[in-house]
Amino acid sequence: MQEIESVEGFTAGGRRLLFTSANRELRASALSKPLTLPPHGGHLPDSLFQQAIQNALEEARRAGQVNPIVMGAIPFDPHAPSCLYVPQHYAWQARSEAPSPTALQYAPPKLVEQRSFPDEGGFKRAVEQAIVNFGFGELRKAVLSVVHELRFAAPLDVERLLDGLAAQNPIGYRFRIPVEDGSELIGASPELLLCKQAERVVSNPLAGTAKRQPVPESDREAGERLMRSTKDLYEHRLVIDEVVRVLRPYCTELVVPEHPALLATPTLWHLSTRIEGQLREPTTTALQLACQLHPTPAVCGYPTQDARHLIQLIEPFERGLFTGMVGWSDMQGNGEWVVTIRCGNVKRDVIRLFAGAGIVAASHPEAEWEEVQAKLGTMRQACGLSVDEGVSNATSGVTS
Ligand SMILES: C=C(O[C@@H]1C=C(C(=O)O)C=C[C@H]1O)C(=O)O
Repeated sequence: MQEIESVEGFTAGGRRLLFTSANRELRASALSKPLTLPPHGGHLPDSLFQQAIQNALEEARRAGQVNPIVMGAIPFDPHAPSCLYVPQHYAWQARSEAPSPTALQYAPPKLVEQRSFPDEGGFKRAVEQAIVNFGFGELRKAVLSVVHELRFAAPLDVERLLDGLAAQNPIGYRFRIPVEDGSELIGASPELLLCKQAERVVSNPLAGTAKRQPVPESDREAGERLMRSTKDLYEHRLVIDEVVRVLRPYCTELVVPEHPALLATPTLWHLSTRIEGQLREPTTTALQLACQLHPTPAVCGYPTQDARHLIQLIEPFERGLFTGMVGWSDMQGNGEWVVTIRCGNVKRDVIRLFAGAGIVAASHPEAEWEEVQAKLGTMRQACGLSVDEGVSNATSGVTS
């Protein structure tokens, strides 16, 4: 059983952390700086990374915590800094069903500037470049992304942005993680990388996307089209095969549905496969398994190393925590880690939103750009903006 600590304390100062899962939410506060060791080698129990976390947890236990946890974010690049905390105070609560009445009333400050990097032309060229690469060598899929930066006339209220995300997207895994540079990572991810409780593990990769439609009938048709789309089914299959390949040796039993299901977020349809397993060795921890899976072809590509190389060559920015993982683990090795997508990094009056799309040989640059814009919609809406009023030029002035 997960420890329930007093709710007092986490409101008493320090940095605030939040992670919500299916029916409960974890709130925490950390007074110390984050652990920033890169996650390289994190799938091995004796790696520097895992040892540093174990030491921090042990220290917290010696300081009097009954079941300390580690909570935070791990970057896309295994050599980039992590942002993990062993919070002094944390509490599990039932997930609040109804959005707070103030959530819908938040009118963020006036938007003064927005820019996309790369811009529409740059992104489409990158997609074309990726497609050319599929003609040579082993590469089958690469995920390419954009940063969309919004600057407002006054600082944003992070608590209200999170309320907005909850109101608009009640089923997502919501999170708030303070980052060392004074910014905060916030978002509502639909994708479970790995959850472990005792000897049971679950992973629920998503890949293959279509935009939801305002009219119910065309919305249903969009979902059905996605379920039949050869291109999306292929993109999805690459992810599932890889997740199964990684998990299989750890499990005595692995249940993998033959066909994907449809998963709906308020703005998107996704192809989704829920994979469930029984661990051979229950002492294998959630964080080790998550590090072993990360990055899946859902956010990197296939094969992983080739895709990573292409991303480094043609994606013009460092992803940082975007497309990494965010979540928590306890000292028993239980935990829950989700893919860090549908997210943004907020610092005072600026928020940088991130979104990417899986590119395969059958991709079309125009459709991939639209998919990325639709994915940005989750966070744009939380910022009080419309879903698809993106920017097509490198920089634009006020549009709303
Ligand atoms: C990379 C993102 O999403 C990932 C890519 C998807 C796709 O290409 O269809 C779907 C879900 C996610 O695994 C994102 O939302 O930024």
